[in-house]
Amino acid sequence: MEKFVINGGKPLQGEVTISGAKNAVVAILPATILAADKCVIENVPAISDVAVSLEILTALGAKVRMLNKNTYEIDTTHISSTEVPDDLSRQMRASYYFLGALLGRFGSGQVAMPGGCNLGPRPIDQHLKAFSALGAGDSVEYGMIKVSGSPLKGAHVFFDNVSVGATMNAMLSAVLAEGQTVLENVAKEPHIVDLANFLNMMGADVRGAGTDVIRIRGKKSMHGCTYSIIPDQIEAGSYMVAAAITGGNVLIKNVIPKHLEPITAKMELAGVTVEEYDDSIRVCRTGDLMPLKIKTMPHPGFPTDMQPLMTVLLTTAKGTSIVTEGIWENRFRYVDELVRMGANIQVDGQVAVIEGVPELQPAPLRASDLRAGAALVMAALSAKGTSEVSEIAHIERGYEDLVEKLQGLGADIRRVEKPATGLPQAL
Ligand SMILES: CC(=O)N[C@H]1[C@@H](OP(=O)(O)OP(=O)(O)OC[C@H]2O[C@@H](n3ccc(=O)[nH]c3=O)[C@H](O)[C@@H]2O)O[C@H](CO)[C@@H](O)[C@@H]1O
Ligand SMILES: C=C(OP(=O)(O)O)C(=O)O
Repeated sequence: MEKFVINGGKPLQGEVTISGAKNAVVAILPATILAADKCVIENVPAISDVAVSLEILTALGAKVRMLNKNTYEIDTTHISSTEVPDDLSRQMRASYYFLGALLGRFGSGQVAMPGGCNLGPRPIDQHLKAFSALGAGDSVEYGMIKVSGSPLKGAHVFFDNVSVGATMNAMLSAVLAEGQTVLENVAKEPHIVDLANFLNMMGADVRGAGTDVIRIRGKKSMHGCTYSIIPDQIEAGSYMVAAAITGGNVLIKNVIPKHLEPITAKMELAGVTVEEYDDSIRVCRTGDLMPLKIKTMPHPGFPTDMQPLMTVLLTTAKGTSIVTEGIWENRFRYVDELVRMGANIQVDGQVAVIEGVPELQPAPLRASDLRAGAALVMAALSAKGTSEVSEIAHIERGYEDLVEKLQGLGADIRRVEKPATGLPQAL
């Protein structure tokens, strides 16, 4: 059982380089299926969600070659199966993007039904609404969802609510459909635009990504290309919090400052200095942290994935902050861990009221999900003394080299394995 041991209380200083975006790559890897050709994908983050996605591609019959740590060649010419194995499918929510890509190319696809997870229920009715509009039927059998329909025909889809997953799955299934598809009330996250750019590089005709309406003209076929994944907005935001909470001064490199604006705006209101350059930002804090009101919303609103990290930052602000979770039902589970560190937080449904305390105390902590885990790491970095964060597999789903990157900023953090019998050992 691995965990992080963190000796906090030191201001972080130096430079950190941001990796490729998890929430883009988990859709772009399945999208390579549509090319029936070779794609080279660069700036792929070395995280466990990518490892699972590559295993799924291999299991379906694709040839995957690692060219270097962050570059893969994927040849999907000879895919022989449209059924994602249940055990792989269940390892990550994003396996549902294989449904759209397989449906788009082969007229049929099967993955494990996502069901509920540690953020609350994760419905896919809007994904199925788009598939159905294009002419595909769906059925659930023994925990697996199957969609099929061929040929798919372009359609007009008005989503009932803004969904990143449904927008991406609809794009994946529509690019090879006959005729025009219009998707309305779509999500506008940077990773939606990244997927559209990748699909267009493969020969698709997708317009309007990043606005409320996406128009797709179906193509008869697509082809391979070389594509580089955008930098991870949430990883960058996490290091912004790390710099701010420790009273540090950090240059965060390989970012798109525009993507960070919803986070930057709140940081500045909290009294943190953020300097923007072309592809990097500097974050530093010398004075007190000020309290904030935050509500998470679809892009360009404040991202839900930053909610646990911002809540941690506000635990030591001078006054009362209110954080409202607008996307997920169950994204405050980490609050109990923060309370064990001396934070003063009351949660009522989707709203957390945070009374700032002078400082957090070290404690043994347990990560309940990816961003909750990252947030606890940041909390531990700010607390003077030794904290431990366990269940770090959640964190490793989405952060490349977290320990090495934080060590590079002067943090005292180690990844250790706790043997069944006794004391922790360094890996
Ligand atoms: C809009 C938004 O902020 N989406 C976030 C969501 O994306 P993810 O793609 O996982 O989730 P969606 O964007 O699809 O879900 C947004 C909301 O729509 C609802 N829904 C979704 C699909 C569907 O078919 N029916 C339905 O009702 C969900 O219950 C949720 O309340 O979680 C990811 C992981 O935390 C974040 O990276 C995304 O930023
Ligand atoms: C919760 C997240 O990811 P996923 O939707 O893949 O679980 C996240 O990126 O914060």
